[in-house]
Amino acid sequence: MAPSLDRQGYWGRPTSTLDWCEENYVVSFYVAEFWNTVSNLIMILPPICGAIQTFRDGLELRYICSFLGLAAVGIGSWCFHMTLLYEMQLLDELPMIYSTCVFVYCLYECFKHKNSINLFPIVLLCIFSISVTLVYLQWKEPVFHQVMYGALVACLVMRSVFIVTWVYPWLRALCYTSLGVFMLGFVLWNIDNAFCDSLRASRQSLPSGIGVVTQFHAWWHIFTGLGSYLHILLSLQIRSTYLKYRPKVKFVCGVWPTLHVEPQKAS
Ligand SMILES: CCCCCCCC/C=C\CCCCCCCC(=O)N[C@@H](CO)[C@H](O)/C=C/CCCCCCCCCCCCC
Ligand SMILES: [Ca+2]
Ligand SMILES: [Zn+2]
Repeated sequence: MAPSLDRQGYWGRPTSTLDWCEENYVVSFYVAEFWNTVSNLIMILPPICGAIQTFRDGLELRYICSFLGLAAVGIGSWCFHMTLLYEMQLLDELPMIYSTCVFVYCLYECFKHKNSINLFPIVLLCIFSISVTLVYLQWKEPVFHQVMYGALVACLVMRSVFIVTWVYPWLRALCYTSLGVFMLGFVLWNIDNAFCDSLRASRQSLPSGIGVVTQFHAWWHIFTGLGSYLHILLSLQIRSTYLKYRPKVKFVCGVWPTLHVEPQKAS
């Protein structure tokens, strides 16, 4: 995975345990992996708007935290790919675990009454997050992080599929779109890792405008960012349907999905 003949740039020699396939410091002296950096915007801007909308609608704090958690992953990932510094890598990878724990809590507690807080899953998820953090700080093995993250995603997939199969079948399209988009990102992430040498060679021969399309780690950000955003919308829709808020999906500019409910009065 680690590329060999890379240029040096503003942030010095990479100290991260991972260095992705995109050639370092090619587009800018100040940004190590330019396309891997800017592709994080999809994980930053729409979730911030989602958090504002959720706040305005008076919906539960856990959904505002979900959107902000996704934005935090995007900001951490921006800092990591811009610098390739180990501390920034942690700022990318650890929030992936924390925000997915928030998603898990939302989805497993979606059929409880309004504003109820269940301490047992919160304590369990905190113990999980703290344990993963402590182990990963000691044992700097990226595969450990990937397996822990994958296990959390698997919990989300199983729970979503259960809900749309047995409780709200009309939400199947949203569930499988979110899952499909996320998995497409995962396929591209694997291609980027497995075929890095060929991708790099192909970029030498392709015009730069086309070569950028082969930056599959950047595509992974775009697809998992969109898949995760859709997953939060699904979770919000399940919750607000259960609470009888009559949620509606609206498309901003006819393309970008957002969820609206009648603003709820504080109670
Ligand atoms: C029903 C759909 C489920 C959607 C799940 C949503 C969970 C989203 C949570 C957080 C958003 C994270 C978005 C990805 C950010 C990526 C940032 C990044 O690139 N980080 C790397 C460093 O740059 C980091 O090292 C990458 C780690 C990749 C881990 C890959 C593990 C893949 C796990 C997929 C497992 C699928 C399991 C399916 C089982 C049925
Ligand atoms: Ca690189
Ligand atoms: Zn990344």
